[in-house]
Amino acid sequence: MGCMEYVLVNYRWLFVCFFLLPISLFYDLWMYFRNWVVFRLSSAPSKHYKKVKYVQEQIVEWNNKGRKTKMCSARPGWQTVSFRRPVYKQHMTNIDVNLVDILEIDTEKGVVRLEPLVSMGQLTATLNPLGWTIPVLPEIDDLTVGGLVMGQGIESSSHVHGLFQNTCVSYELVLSDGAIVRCSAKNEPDLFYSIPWSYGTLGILTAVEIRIVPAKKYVKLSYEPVWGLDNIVQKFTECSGDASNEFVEMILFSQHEAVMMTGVQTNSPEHSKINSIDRWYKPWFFKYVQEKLRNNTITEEYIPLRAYYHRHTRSIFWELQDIIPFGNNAVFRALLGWLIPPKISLLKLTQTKAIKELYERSHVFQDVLVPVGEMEKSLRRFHELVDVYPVWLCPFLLPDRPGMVRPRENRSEMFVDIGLYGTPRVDGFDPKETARKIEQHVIDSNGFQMLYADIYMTREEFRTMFDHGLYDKLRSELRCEDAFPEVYDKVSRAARD
Ligand SMILES: Cc1cc2nc3c(=O)[nH]c(=O)nc-3n(C[C@H](O)[C@H](O)[C@H](O)COP(=O)(O)OP(=O)(O)OC[C@H]3O[C@@H](n4cnc5c(N)ncnc54)[C@H](O)[C@@H]3O)c2cc1C
Ligand SMILES: NC(=O)C1=CN([C@@H]2O[C@H](COP(=O)(O)OP(=O)(O)OC[C@H]3O[C@@H](n4cnc5c(N)ncnc54)[C@H](OP(=O)(O)O)[C@@H]3O)[C@@H](O)[C@H]2O)C=CC1
Ligand SMILES: CC(C)=CCC[C@@H](C)[C@H]1CC[C@@]2(C)C3=C(CC[C@]12C)[C@@]1(C)CC[C@H](O)C(C)(C)[C@@H]1CC3
Repeated sequence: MGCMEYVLVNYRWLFVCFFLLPISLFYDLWMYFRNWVVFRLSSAPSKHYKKVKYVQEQIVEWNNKGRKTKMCSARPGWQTVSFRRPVYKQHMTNIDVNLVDILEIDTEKGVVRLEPLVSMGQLTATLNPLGWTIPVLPEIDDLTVGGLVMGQGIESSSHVHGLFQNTCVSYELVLSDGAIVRCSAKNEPDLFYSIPWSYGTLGILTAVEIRIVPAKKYVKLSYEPVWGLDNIVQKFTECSGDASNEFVEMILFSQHEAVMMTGVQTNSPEHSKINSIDRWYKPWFFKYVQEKLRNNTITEEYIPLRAYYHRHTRSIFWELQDIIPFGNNAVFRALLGWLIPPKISLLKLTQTKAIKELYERSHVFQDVLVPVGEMEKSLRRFHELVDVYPVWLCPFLLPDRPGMVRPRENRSEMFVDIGLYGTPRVDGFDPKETARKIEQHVIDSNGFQMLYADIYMTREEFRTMFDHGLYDKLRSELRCEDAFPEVYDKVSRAARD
């Protein structure tokens, strides 16, 4: 390993602090300026169809050229929120989709109309000050509407509202023949229900309508430390089933220690208990939560809504501690905390081969979705297989609707998302072998794997986990076979580098 390489791997923070953080700042300033201009000129809604027409033209041209290669979006792989890069893009026709704006907030119909590249950060910045929000708002700033619809999205309100896609009302797409279609549960239900988890393999998404609900200024959040795996599972199940909790989230700090968080929105905080956790000098959220284990008491406080939504953005869940080891140090926060976090996309763009291999060898990123009844067994199994903590636990309701992901028993069912991010502490960790074992466990538990993570399943196993019935029917009806790859060919390990 060369000298430079050694520094980059072992002292990644040097590069991140002195180079990536300032660049991230300029990027945000540019976006801020751009949005200000767009908003001033109110050009977004009027330009929408011009931009959609450009998407159509590219697809028509692809048809005219004889439908030779398959299509995917031209969004570069380094911009996506996942560890790997999509190599499939190199040998496909890349369709430019420059749709980045919020189109319309219709308070009468109760929907917001968005272009697919609108990010979650942009959305909360726009909607919350107006007194509105969307029911499920995944917490990392840079997640996009398109990625969350075509993939999957979850938040601590999902135990009531389901996954991100369950809050969508309609989708506008350009199909493989260049036609625009708008589908909803009433109009074109088959297509509507097949879009989630389809990863852009039925058409190019150009707009989404999402339900909006009134937002209040604060989240009254209660933290309850829980000890012992039995108690942890019982508490979690109880809180998830209680619809009076608007937000439910648990962080497991070891196999026997957890903090349960439940919250409701409110406009009348107790002023002495307001905590703006998003301020640059405040500790990272998961560290702050961990402190709650010191006392056996329930504590409550009021967190501004937008700060609550993006609570895991600043420390990228618990991943930033591996990149900037002293990032949560009070002095560092006071001096440079306002520049945190570096943009995930820029980290990805600039990561060297050695860093990537290091993460490949010594890291696990998995979100496993299993029925709540399988939670205890799963936590034990993952402790055996990876022994990674903290573990993120978030309940969600899986409604009984058609599509790739649905409950086995034909009735709505409560699931839990078990998020494993970090360095396994077990001996002989083998990334592939372990992932295979996790996948087998998920299949045996009637669960699902989030597809941003590494997928080592075979095509047959993948088809066992995800119901392809409706999807296959639509792919043949909409002439997708020669137009877009199958989901498996976009998410399997072979398709990603
Ligand atoms: C009535 C109304 C109408 C508006 N209409 C529009 C509109 O038509 N189009 C529009 O874009 N905004 C619109 N705005 C949004 C306004 O400009 C937001 O405040 C802005 O989008 C949020 O950016 P920010 O930099 O203030 O927030 P920050 O908190 O600084 O940024 C949040 C995060 O979002 C990211 N981000 C911001 N903009 C983008 C982008 N375009 N693409 C990718 N990531 C981004 C930032 O990088 C950052 O990570 C509207 C606002 C109002 C009140
Ligand atoms: N809290 C949460 O729920 C979290 C979720 N995630 C994961 O991150 C992913 C989202 O990341 P993000 O970077 O936003 O998205 P990505 O760029 O990763 O997109 C995900 C998929 O959606 C497809 N897609 C996106 N936009 C369109 C469009 N306009 N038309 C057709 N297909 C489209 C992409 O197709 P193509 O390959 O053609 O570009 C790609 O296959 C989700 O899949 C989610 O699972 C990650 C962290 C947290
Ligand atoms: C359902 C939920 C809550 C999912 C959260 C998943 C996140 C914790 C994952 C998604 C993308 C992810 C794997 C990523 C990374 C950390 C964990 C992330 C953020 C990092 C930043 C780790 C450092 C790496 O060098 C690199 C920059 C490539 C990745 C990028 C993606």
